[in-house]
Amino acid sequence: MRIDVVSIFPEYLSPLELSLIGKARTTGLLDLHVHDLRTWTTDRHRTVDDAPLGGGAGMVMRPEPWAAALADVREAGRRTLEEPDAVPHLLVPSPAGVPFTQAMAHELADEAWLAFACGRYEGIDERVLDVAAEQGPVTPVSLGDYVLNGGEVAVLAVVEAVARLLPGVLGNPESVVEESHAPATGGLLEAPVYTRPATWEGRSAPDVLLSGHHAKVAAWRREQSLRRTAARRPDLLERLDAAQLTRADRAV
Ligand SMILES: Nc1cc(-c2ccc3ccn(Cc4ccccc4)c3c2)n[nH]1
Repeated sequence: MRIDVVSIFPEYLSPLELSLIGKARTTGLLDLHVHDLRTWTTDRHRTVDDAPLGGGAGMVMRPEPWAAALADVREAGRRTLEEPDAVPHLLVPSPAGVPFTQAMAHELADEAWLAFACGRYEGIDERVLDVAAEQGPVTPVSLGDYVLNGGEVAVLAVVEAVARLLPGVLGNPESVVEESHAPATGGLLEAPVYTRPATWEGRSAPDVLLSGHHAKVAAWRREQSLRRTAARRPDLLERLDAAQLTRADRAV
């Protein structure tokens, strides 16, 4: 997978050089390129923002540098992918975006080329997204109902959530099966986890986990997932259709 990121703070994306994502880049599983938007400014002060038309607080990111940057990103990606007609799926973090979910992460992990436009200030001139949408898919994405100062943190989260699903990135592909929001758990929250020592600071891990009885362990984890989901995310339980909840589930 190729990923391009454009930002006025490219160093914000340095964490993507670390750990498993960093390893995926060095092994070639992930071809990630970070670009400084100011590269595409033409004035002495390398200006990327201007006052909002219609007034209002803050500044808006000017369309010209973004249009030039995205055009070059498209061109460079086509050369590298050796597909002259290829276009990236452009993802634009925004408080007004479509909620980013694990399901979307799985969809994006199946794509060959993603590009991220990291806004700052009050956002990017809307016409940039309109022009981009004439070239290929554009999706404004929100991480959640809270406000960040820019798109970089959201890109770190989305890139990690997507890249970890790529075959070969995680040592044990099994680990994405039983986690929260995974299809295999029916979208339930995952059960509590424990490791050695069995008793720590006078606190013992649940006996069933030491029983070696796999069916009982699985049943305990399912019950814990249901209890935790009911307590913390009742909205997820409502989504589960009757088929996914067994009689034992309903008894919890
Ligand atoms: N889930 C989520 C995403 C963002 C986000 C993403 C990109 C940008 C670019 C500028 N800002 C600041 C901003 C604050 C308020 C209104 C508009 C823009 C951003 C915020 N916040 N929360």
